Order: sequence, then structure tokens, then C-alpha cells
Amino acid sequence: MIAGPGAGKTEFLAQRAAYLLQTGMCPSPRRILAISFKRDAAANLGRRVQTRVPEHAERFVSMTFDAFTKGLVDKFKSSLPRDWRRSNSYELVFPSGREQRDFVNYLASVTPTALRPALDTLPRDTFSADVVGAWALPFALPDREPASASAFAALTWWQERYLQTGTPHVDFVMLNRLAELLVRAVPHLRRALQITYPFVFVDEFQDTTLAQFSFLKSIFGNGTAVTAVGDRKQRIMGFAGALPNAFAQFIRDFDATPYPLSWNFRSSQGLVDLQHVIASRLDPTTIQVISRTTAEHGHEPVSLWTFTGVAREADCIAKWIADDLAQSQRTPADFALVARQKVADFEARFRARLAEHNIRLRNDDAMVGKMRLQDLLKNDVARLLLGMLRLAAQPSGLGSVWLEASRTMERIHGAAGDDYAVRRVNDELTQTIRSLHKWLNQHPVDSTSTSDVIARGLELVDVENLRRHARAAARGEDVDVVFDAFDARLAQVAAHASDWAAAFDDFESANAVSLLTVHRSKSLEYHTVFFLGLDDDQWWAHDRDVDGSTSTFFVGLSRAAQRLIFTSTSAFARRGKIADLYAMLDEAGVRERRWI
Ligand SMILES: Nc1ncnc2c1ncn2[C@@H]1O[C@H](COP(=O)(O)OP(=O)(O)OP(=O)(O)O)[C@@H](O)[C@H]1O
Repeated sequence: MIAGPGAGKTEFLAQRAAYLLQTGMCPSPRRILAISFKRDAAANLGRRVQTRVPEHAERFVSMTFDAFTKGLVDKFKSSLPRDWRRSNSYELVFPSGREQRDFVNYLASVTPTALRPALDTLPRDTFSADVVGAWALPFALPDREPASASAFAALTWWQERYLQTGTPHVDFVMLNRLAELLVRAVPHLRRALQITYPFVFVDEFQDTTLAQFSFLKSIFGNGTAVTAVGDRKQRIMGFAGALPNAFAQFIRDFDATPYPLSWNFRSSQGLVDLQHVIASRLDPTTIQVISRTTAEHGHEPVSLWTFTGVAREADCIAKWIADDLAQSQRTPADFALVARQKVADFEARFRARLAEHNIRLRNDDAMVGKMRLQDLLKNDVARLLLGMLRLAAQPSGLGSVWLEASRTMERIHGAAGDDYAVRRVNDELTQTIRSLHKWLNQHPVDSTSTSDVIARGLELVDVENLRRHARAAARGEDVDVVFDAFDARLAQVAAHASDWAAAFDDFESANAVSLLTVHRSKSLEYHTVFFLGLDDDQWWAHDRDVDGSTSTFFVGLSRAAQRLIFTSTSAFARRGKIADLYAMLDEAGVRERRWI
């Protein structure tokens, strides 16, 4: 399914899942495996299916590519061919672009003379994705040096990081390669996966890397119904090794039939017209999409606001949002501040200015412990813990929080569909919340450590059961990382809160203006989007990869449903590196408003 933003690709996957599960086309105990690139996208899709068919949600497994491959390796690593088996547990690492470049430089000193000239052809910035990711691990280590420079380079990478004595260091590309080797080396495992998952969905397929593609093909290339959805124009992971044209390769290798969609259910027509100008630049064959959303009266769909300085920008926008909220039914969560990459540059200023109007800001990109806030807030286990704490601190008026917590508990205890078990789980939840309520009353926010709160909450639920559930729901994800991140976030908000109810409310900041990068905004939507910083500072790397950068521009601007406002504080932006982006806005007739 190849279609533009807002066409309903994710919604289509949720509907297809409900259809396959309800009609028995995917009969119990078989499951659907849905693979996404972002944890948040995996959680969104899982939730959409949960809402539609709660009685079958158990059989819809939605996770990220990385969690799936890591889960396989963690569970079956003892079945790896002998040369690749390691007795030490590994350390997960994330090689930076610089490490990869340094490694390619280092190769020159160890590569046999005959292969040296070919070293220059190896990609430096995407070495891990393109070279290590492309090399299929042989069952046994070769006893002679590989004949090609890329195979030699990949093997050397494995030797330095994984095969030598000591703690092995692996990144997600290496985990992917190990998982691929596993399913090749253990036919029973491949067969078990194929039987368990007769249907596989892959969202955002345009961002698939070579390693992910070949892994998918190794397991599900034969006999499994694989549905890939995405939009070539939203390919924004080129820097991380996304295939140049994953769809063409998919159509060829999986013998797939492509279907286009030509509606946009998200954005009003004025926004769709702007999107068409940029889409046509990215793909001249793009068809004109029709908006299926009614434009609300009184809005200018797109505009460009320029300011004399950053303080003025934050001031005006905060006041404008406050006025808009006062005159409408909208809430702060209808607004997003999106930036190319450096959102931290905006955070303090906008937080302070919005606070003057009693409006909260939530930085979805902020790191809490080892997680991004957005991922933490979408995590099932974190949501359950937070839900229980919120219910304990504020026993009435949180019906939807109760419903979500009780549904999660039912899933954890495998109670869904069994009336007696459901009642028992709900009784237990009520008891837990009562007990927590008492405890919180005796331990005020200003004199209690947040880790004690978490420990108390976990004491009351069956924590081992919770761990098992978390492992099954998102294989490969470490629950302790979630607990640490939870603690970090709670400590952050508790420091300024007058009581626990306020702290837990602040934790989620559900009713806040979101601040996030374009990458984090992927697949999300907001009534009004401010696309901040249309200047060389945010877009400094535009000329290095104009297509990738224009796709990023496209992803960011297509999050808006009714209003999109670009902003700039630089008088030279129009004539700088992103002059071509400004030219597209001019072509689309976007009007500039100068805030003096
Ligand atoms: N058939 C439909 N009828 C009505 N609304 C729909 C339909 N399909 C999708 N929507 C709504 O349109 C919006 C966009 O849908 P969705 O998120 O599935 O789009 P997408 O194609 O995945 O977008 P993107 O590529 O931008 O992430 C959502 O609010 C969704 O609920």
C-alpha cells in the first residue's frame, strides 16, 4: 500500500488486522506480527487494534524491527552455529557516524594489499547499515581471508567487536544479522515463526534497511502474506541506511501487488495543496490527492511568520496560542511545535512563555533515563504503573484511566474473555489502588523518594508477571530501563509538585503543547502545527542530502490537520541553504506575516 500522508495507511493495517482476526482468516492460536520502526508507532498500532477487537488483541503482536530481532537472539542464541556462539552476555552499543568513519580509516592498515583500492568505495557514514548489514554471516568462519573488500571489512568489524575474547559489543545491525543467521541455521525456528505468524505487516516500509529487508525475506519470503505500507516521499532514514527504493525491491522479491490510495483523511484541502507542491518535487509522478476533511471556518491553512528575534517569536506564539484556546474548544494538546532537529534550543524559552499563560509544554524528545519521553509515555508497563498511581492519588473522575489499567491487567493475567477471571483481576486492582492510596497519604510528595513510590507500586502487582508480559509484548526490550526512566521522570515532576495527584498529572502532561523533532512527529497529527526554525541553523545539513532533507520537510509539514505556520527569526534564511524550500512555499502561495 503506497500512499501519501494522512491516507489512512496505519488505519488500514488496524482494520485489516481486525478483519483477519475476527473472521477467523487468522485463526487462534495463530497471530499477526506487525513491525514498525518506532516504539511509539508500534504502540499506536497495537492500541488501535486493541480498541477495535479487544477479545483478539492478544494475537496481534506489534513491535519494532529491533525488538523483534533482539528478542530472537536473546531467546535462541544458544542455537547459533558454534563459531557465532558466545558464552558472555553482550553489551548493546550504538556506533556513531564518527566511529564508523574511524573504523573505515583503520581498515586501510589491516586490509590485504590486493583489496585496498576497493576500500575507497566503502560507505563511511553508513558503514554499519550498508556493509555489515549486507553481509550474511556464514555458518562457519572462513579459514581464508574473504575475497572482497566489503566482506573483509564486515568480518573485521565482527572480529573486533564480537568474536574476540571479552564482552561482545553488538549494535542493532549486528543483532539483525545474528537473527538472520539463526533462522537460516535452524529451519525449525523459521518454520515455527512462519506457522505462528501467517500474516506480517510492515509499517513505514520506505525506511527499511538492507539488513531488515533481507531478514524479512529470509523468514517470511515464502508462503507468508506480507503487507507493506508506506510512502516513498517520507523516506527520512537514508542517513541510517534506508534502502533507496524499498518498495520496488519488495514488489519484485515478494511478488507483491501495489495499491495506491489517493485520499487524505487528516489535512484540509489548503494543506493538501501545499503538500502536493512538495510531493511533486520529491516525485514528479505524484497524483493530486483529495482531502476528505472539512476545513474549519476562519483559518488560514498555511502561513509563514517571521520575527525579529527568538524572544519575540516565543512571546508572540505563546500569546497567540493562549488567545486561540480562549476563543475555541481546543486544548493545548491540539498544538505542536515541530523543529528539524534541535528542539532543546526552543524548550526553555517556550516553556517559560507558555507558562505565563498557564499552558504546559511537553518535550517529547527529552531523554528520561535511557528512554525518550515519548517512548516512555507509550510504554504499556509504564502506563499501567502511572495509571495505578493516578487512580490511587485521585480516586474519582478518571474513568478512562481505570479502563486502560484494568484492560492491561486483564491481558497480563490472560483473563480477557473469562468473566470470572476478569472480575477477580478487577477486584485485585481495586485492592491495589486502595492500598496505594493509603500509602501515598502517609508519604507526602515533598518527603518521599520517587523510587520508594515505584517500589511500593511494584510490590502490589505481581512484578514477575509484569516482566513476563512486558517481554512478550515487546521482546528484547528491557523492563528495568523502563522502570529507571519512570523514576527519572517522576523525580523531575515531583520536585515541583504540591501533591502526588499533581505530580502524576505532570508526568504525563497529556494536556500540553508538544515540542518535538520531525523524526519524532512521524505518523502523528495535530490540529495546528508550528514548524519552527525555517533557517540555516536548523537545516544546516540540507545541501548534503537535498532529497532526504526535503522528505523531512514533507513529513513535518504533513502533520497538520487544519493550520500550519512556518516560523523564522533569520533575515537571511530565504537566501541561504534552504532557498529551495522557500521557493516551494512561494510556489504554493504561502503568505508571509512579519511580526515587528
Ligand atoms: N477510512 C477512513 N475514514 C475516516 N478517517 C480515516 C480513515 N482512514 C484514516 N482515517 C483518519 O485519518 C488520519 C490519518 O490516518 P493514518 O494515521 O492511518 O494515516 P497514514 O497514512 O498512516 O499517515 P502518515 O503517513 O502521515 O503517518 C487519522 O486520524 C485516521 O483516524
